[in-house]
Amino acid sequence: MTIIKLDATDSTNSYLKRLQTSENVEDFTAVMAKKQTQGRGQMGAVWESQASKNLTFSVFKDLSDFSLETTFGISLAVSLAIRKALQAFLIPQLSVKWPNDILSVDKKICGVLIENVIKQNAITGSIIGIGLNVNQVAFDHLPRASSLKMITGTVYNLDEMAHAILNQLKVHFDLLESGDFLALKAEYESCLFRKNKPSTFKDAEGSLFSGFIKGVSNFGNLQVLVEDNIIKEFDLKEVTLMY
Ligand SMILES: O=C(O)CCCC[C@@H]1SC[C@@H]2NC(=O)N[C@@H]21
Repeated sequence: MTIIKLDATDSTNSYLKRLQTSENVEDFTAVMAKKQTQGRGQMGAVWESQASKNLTFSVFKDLSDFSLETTFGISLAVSLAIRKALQAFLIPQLSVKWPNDILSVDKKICGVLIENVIKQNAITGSIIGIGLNVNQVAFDHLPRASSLKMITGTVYNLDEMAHAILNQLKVHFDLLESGDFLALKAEYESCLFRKNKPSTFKDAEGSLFSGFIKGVSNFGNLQVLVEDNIIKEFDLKEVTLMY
C-alpha cells in the first residue's frame, strides 16, 4: 500500500482523481496532505482543517474486478473500517451518523467523501476521502465538531492513524468482497447515531418533521418511522438529521 505524502494540495480527493486519469493507480494507494487549500465536504460543502493537525487523506479502491451489489456497500465498509480503527485507539462512544460521519460522544470527529470513478458506464473505482479531526483543539462556529485530542486529551501520531485506517479499509473491503454485505449492514445499523430515538429532520423544502430512525435500506436510504406503522425512506438530498 503506497502512501503519497504532500505538503499541500487543493484536495486529496481531486489529486487522486487527476492521478488515476494519468497513470495506473494501485489498489489502496493513499494520498495524505498536511494542508488542503480547497478541501471538499459532502453536498458541495467546504472542508476546513488546520494544517498539520489532522488527517486529510484519500484512498483509491480499485473496483474493476469487484462485484458490488450496491454502492452503499462502499459506504458501509468505509464507515465501519474507520470506527474499528478508532476503537483500537480507545476512542470512546463511537457511532455513525448516516450516511458516514463518525461521531465520538455525539460530536463529529470524522467526515467522509466518497467519489466513484466511472468508466464506460461502470464503476471502476472509488476515491475515499477521509477528514479525521485528530489534534486540532478548537472548531470556531462548529459546535458539533470535535477531535480525538479534545475528547481524550491525547496527541496522536497522524501516520499511525492513517496506517490503522488503511489496514481496516483492506479488512472491510475483503469482507464486502466475500459477500458479507448484510452482516456489515447489521453492524452499521447497530452503531447508527440516534437509532430508535425521537429525532428531528429537515426535508428538501426546509420543513421540519419528527420521527425515529429505524435503519437503512440496501441502497443506503435512511428509514424513518414518521407515524405509527409508516416508515419512509430518504436519500441524502431529501433529508437532514437535525440531532
Ligand atoms: O463530512 C463531510 O462533509 C466530508 C468531508 C471529507 C473531507 C475529506 S479531507 C480529505 C478528502 N479531501 C477532500 O477534499 N475531502 C476529503
